[in-house]
Formats: sequence, structure tokens, C-alpha cells
Amino acid sequence: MTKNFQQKFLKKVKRAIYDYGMIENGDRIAVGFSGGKDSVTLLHALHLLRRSLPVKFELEAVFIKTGWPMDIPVLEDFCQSLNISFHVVETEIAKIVFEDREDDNPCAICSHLRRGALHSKALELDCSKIALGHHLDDVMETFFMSMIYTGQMRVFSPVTFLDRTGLTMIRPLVYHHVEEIVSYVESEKLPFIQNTCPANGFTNREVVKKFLADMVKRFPDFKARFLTSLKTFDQRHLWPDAMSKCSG
Ligand SMILES: Nc1ncnc2c1ncn2[C@@H]1O[C@H](COP(=O)(O)OP(=O)(O)OP(=O)(O)O)[C@@H](O)[C@H]1O
Repeated sequence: MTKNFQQKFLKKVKRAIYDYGMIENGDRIAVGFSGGKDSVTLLHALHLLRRSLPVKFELEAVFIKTGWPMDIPVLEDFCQSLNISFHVVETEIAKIVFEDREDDNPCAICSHLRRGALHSKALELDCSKIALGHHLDDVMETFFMSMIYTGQMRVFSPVTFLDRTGLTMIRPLVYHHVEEIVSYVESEKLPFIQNTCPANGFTNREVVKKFLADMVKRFPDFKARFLTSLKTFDQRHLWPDAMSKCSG
């Protein structure tokens, strides 16, 4: 049962990797490793896929320390058990976000600073790719947050090339529902740490999470249909550019 689930899970990761050409022979990949369920799953899955994918690639785990208390030795031991180097980047992100700036949108600044630190470390480690643990629920949340809070229809892509750094971001878990990730963590008995940020659970994202949970209750195929609609999206079914740009 566990083996079957693992095979099924990895097959879906492989499909995302193939569909979007995420990994090439000789890649050195920095895995954004926050120690949460998503990135622990990502690191474990990529580690296992090194045996079955026809391409050879190397993994480096990078943990950006934001300043909240975290059980780092648990993460270090996990990486050691997989024989993957574990890198800790010290930052003052928590202090900048909550003490110095006291901004209305701490999550956006925190995310921006974490991303910057991750990119710099990846370049220092001579990696050309960064793998992130975003899954389908993250895709949907981001899509609706963008629409609801900024009036834009946009979402991150499974693969993004960044001109300024030459780095490519890959998201091999984009086909997975969060429930599949939770089951994977349980069945593989993976260690993970809790997010100790004080804003966790009180963000705009939580509002959208609740909205999506309600939609899934009413329409059980909602996530699968959303994914299909993203993959088969046809620009012609949206409105053409209006002559004037003011909203209705
Ligand atoms: N502190 C960090 N250090 C390294 N990578 C990070 C860090 N925070 C986030 N990431 C990367 O960015 C991805 C998305 O970040 P997000 O803040 O949405 O995390 P999350 O959904 O809570 O995921 P996780 O369960 O992995 O913590 C993570 O899966 C991870 O790959």
C-alpha cells in the first residue's frame, strides 16, 4: 500500500518534470528547504527520483533562517540521512519585517527577502536551478488572491527563467493536491517543522484558503478542473484590449 502510494506520487512528480522540461542532465538544483511539509516532500521525492529519472542531477538543500525559533537539527539530520548537503543562510528577515518596517503586508516583504536570499545562495553554490515546494493548492490560492486583492488574472508558472540572475525556478509538485502531500509525509514518516511566524494563520491567504475549501466541498472536482483550465487556457476566450483602460 505504502509502496504503491509512493510510486503513484512519484509518477505525478515525474509527469510535471517531463511536461515542463524541468530537469536536464547535469543540473545542480538548490532546493528551497523551509522544513515545512511541502519542501520536505519535495526534497525526498527529488532524492528518490535521482534513481529512476534518465538524467543525472545534483541536489543542495538551502534553508533561509528568518529569525523565528526553528528546530534546525531535525532538518540537518534529515538531509544527512539522504546524503544531501544542508546549507543554512542567516538573515534578519523577521526583525526587518516586524520591527523595522511594521508594514501592512509583512508576507509580501518576507517572501521577497527570502527569495533574494535563496537566489544568492543558489548562485554561490553554482546551481542553475531552484526547486520550490509549491503545489496545486498554492497555485489556486495565488490565482484567486491575485484576482481578489489586485484585480489581475495571473499565477506563477511550473518553470520560470529569471533574466537578471540566469536562474530557473522549477516547481515539481504543481500537480499535487495538498492532501496528497500530507499523506506522503505521513506514509513516508518524514520529519517536518511548524511555521512559527506570528502572521501564520492570519493572512489574506487564509481567507482565500477558506473560500477554496468551501468550493471544493460543493464541487469535489474543482481542483482537477482548475488545473485542466490552466493547461488548456485559450487567450481568445477572454476579452480583447479595451480602448480606454478605466474599469467599469
Ligand atoms: N525559509 C525558507 N528557506 C528555504 N526555502 C523556503 C523558505 N520558505 C519558503 N521556501 C520555499 O518556497 C516554497 C513556498 O514557500 P511558502 O512560504 O509558500 O511555503 P509553504 O507553503 O509553507 O511550504 P513548506 O511546507 O515547504 O514550508 C517552499 O515550499 C520552499 O520550497
